[in-house]
Amino acid sequence: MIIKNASVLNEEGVLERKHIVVQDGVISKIQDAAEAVEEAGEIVEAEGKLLIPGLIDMHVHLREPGFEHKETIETGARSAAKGGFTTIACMPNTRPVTDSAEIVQLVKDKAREAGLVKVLPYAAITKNELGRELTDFAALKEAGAIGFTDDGVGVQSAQMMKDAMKLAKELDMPVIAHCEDNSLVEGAPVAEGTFADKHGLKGIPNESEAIHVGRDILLSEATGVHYHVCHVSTEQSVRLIRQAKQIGIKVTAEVCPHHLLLSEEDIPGMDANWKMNPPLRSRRDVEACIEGLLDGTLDIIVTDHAPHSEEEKAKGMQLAPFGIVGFETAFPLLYTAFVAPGKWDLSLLVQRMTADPARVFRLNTGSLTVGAPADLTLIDLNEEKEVDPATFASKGHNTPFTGWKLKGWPVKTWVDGRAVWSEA
Ligand SMILES: NC(=O)N[C@@H](CC(=O)O)C(=O)O
Ligand SMILES: [Zn+2]
Ligand SMILES: [Zn+2]
Repeated sequence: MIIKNASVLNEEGVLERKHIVVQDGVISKIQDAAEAVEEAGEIVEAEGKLLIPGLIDMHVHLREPGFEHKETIETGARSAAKGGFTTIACMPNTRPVTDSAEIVQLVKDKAREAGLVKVLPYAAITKNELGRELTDFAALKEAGAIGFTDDGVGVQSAQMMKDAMKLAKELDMPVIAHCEDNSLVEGAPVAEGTFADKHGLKGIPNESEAIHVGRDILLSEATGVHYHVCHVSTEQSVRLIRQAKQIGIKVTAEVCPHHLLLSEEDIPGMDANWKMNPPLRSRRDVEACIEGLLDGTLDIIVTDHAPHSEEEKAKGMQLAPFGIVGFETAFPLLYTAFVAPGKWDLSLLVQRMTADPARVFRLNTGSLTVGAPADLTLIDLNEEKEVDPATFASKGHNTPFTGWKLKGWPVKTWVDGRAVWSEA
């Protein structure tokens, strides 16, 4: 296959016109558009479109096994492909929880059957994510888990977390943490702030997140493990991670599009499509997350794609489950909000969604170079479209971004040189 006349970012972050030749699932040649190409095999005309490495999302919920009414591995993988993602890492808070080699294998089998994007499974830190007993890390690694996390809940016991980190370190595996101290949250549906006050709701304080970040940084220092912080949403967490990095502690971190774009003041009313964990925080927290992403304190962007059914989300702000979908809006949202108006370089956005996750998790993808797997995404930077959940490939329609007018929509996605999604 030859992708002709694509706009490709060079090492200086400048766009150049290139022909990309793909052979046996690998990028075999990158030619200057001025050079003549051998017109053999399939030709894809990409004139005027941006070609980037396939996006990588290291924090997603595919819901299978157990919650197939919310999403399946197949529908989730298709939603990812439509959003321009070629590699995704799925969280273990399924039913049963991914706390055994058998479930890790099941996830891998279902992903292979779906035959869409690359799906990397995480395994739980504790059995059933109950925080009581560690899982069998060696067996889970052997089965193909890429890291350990109890995402969905925080590991409440510091001793449990320390034991987990020691074991993970021995196995050269990362620990990925959902940071939340339950004693500081107790049933609050939104962050502390103007929205909670106005509606008489209990608020989630920033410390409930940052206290775990601080604790775990100290435990990472003590054990030497690679510690990765999930969905950072507070100014305090960013500060702690920045300081830890400065003194050489092996900590990395991720941030979600919604925490870069929305604050609690933006919540329009008692609509659970605005309810997620961590919650939307203050404008100050949003600014701190943006700054953290720009200076590299926050290494990568993830969606935390968390589909729920319409019935579940209709239960209202207090009772509905936390979570919003993310695959199909992530790139256009960030492109439109930050790159199009000139606030961020295009190369920064692309790097935080491709090369950086590949670096942090040591993945063999995420770069547009000869010899790399042909995991590729073609993007139309010009056409403006409204976010319409009815068009989502995901079973989940729970998004706060309905009606937003965006540019930067993926139009075609390849995994190992195979087209896995193509706009009509
Ligand atoms: N982020 C969310 O709001 N929800 C996630 C759990 C999680 O990521 O903590 C879910 O599984 O629904
Ligand atoms: Zn989480
Ligand atoms: Zn999550």
